[in-house]
Amino acid sequence: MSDAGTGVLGLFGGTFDPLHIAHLRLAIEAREELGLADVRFIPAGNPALRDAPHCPAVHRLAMVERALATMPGFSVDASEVLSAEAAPGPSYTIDTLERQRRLQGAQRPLVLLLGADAFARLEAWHRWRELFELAHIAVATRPGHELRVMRSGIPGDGAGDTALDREFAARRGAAADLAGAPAGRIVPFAITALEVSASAIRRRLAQGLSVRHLVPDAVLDYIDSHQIYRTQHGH
Ligand SMILES: Nc1ncnc2c1ncn2[C@@H]1O[C@H](COP(=O)(O)OP(=O)(O)OP(=O)(O)O)[C@@H](O)[C@H]1O
Ligand SMILES: O=C(O)c1ccc[n+]([C@@H]2O[C@H](COP(=O)([O-])O)[C@@H](O)[C@H]2O)c1
Repeated sequence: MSDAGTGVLGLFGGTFDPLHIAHLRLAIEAREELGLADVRFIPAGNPALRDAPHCPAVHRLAMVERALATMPGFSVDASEVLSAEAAPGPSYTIDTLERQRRLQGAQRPLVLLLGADAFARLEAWHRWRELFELAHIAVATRPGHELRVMRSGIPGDGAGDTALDREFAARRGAAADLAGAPAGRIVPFAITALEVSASAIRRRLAQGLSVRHLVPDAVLDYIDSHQIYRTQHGH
């Protein structure tokens, strides 16, 4: 419990291969919109449900650390990277939330931050229904990934009736609800639309194209000095 702080804590997991500006905007706008005391970035060690990352976890973690070094109110949690080094196997968010719940105590509100694309795949996650017992989930808009559940409840709007749709309908809340309970709400929120993805950034780097201003300067410096992602030459 020594790590326990006060206020609503945001937990933002990702592959961050590499960290880019839309990740930062999501975290900044979540903190403002949702009234979060702190947002903790949690780079995945061995992300589940996707191909192995291009870059080793140690680099992905280092890039997040460098980008956040000058940003008060944002921090990095290396626990998924360290667990993956200690034991092979996927990094499951349920394990991370259980760990955070132990560290933060039973009452502190925790909010898992996701983009709309990640939320849409939630039913495939390990022990997904138990996530709601450990944290709230806040879902940010993302261009090209319509948040179908945002329309849910309007008859004939084409929204489906999946188990996730039903969870959303039952748990839907607003930012103001987050501080009132430790876990259990699903809160959609709109962020500045940025059509930026790590995969497009990796493609540009591999082609020798510039990614300046798509990633924070500290990440660009790290990429250049460690010669990562650039399978061809150029800046
Ligand atoms: N442009 C964006 N707008 C909103 N959310 C985003 C955006 N990019 C990433 N996210 C969210 O950030 C989290 C971590 O994403 P991730 O590290 O996989 O980046 P990515 O750009 O989606 O990567 P890739 O292209 O390799 O799949 C996810 O919840 C994802 O939905
Ligand atoms: O726990 C799971 O089964 C699970 C399955 C897929 C993704 N996640 C988490 O979702 C977050 C975003 O994943 P990604 O692939 O969009 O970077 C990241 O923290 C992953 O560890 C978690």
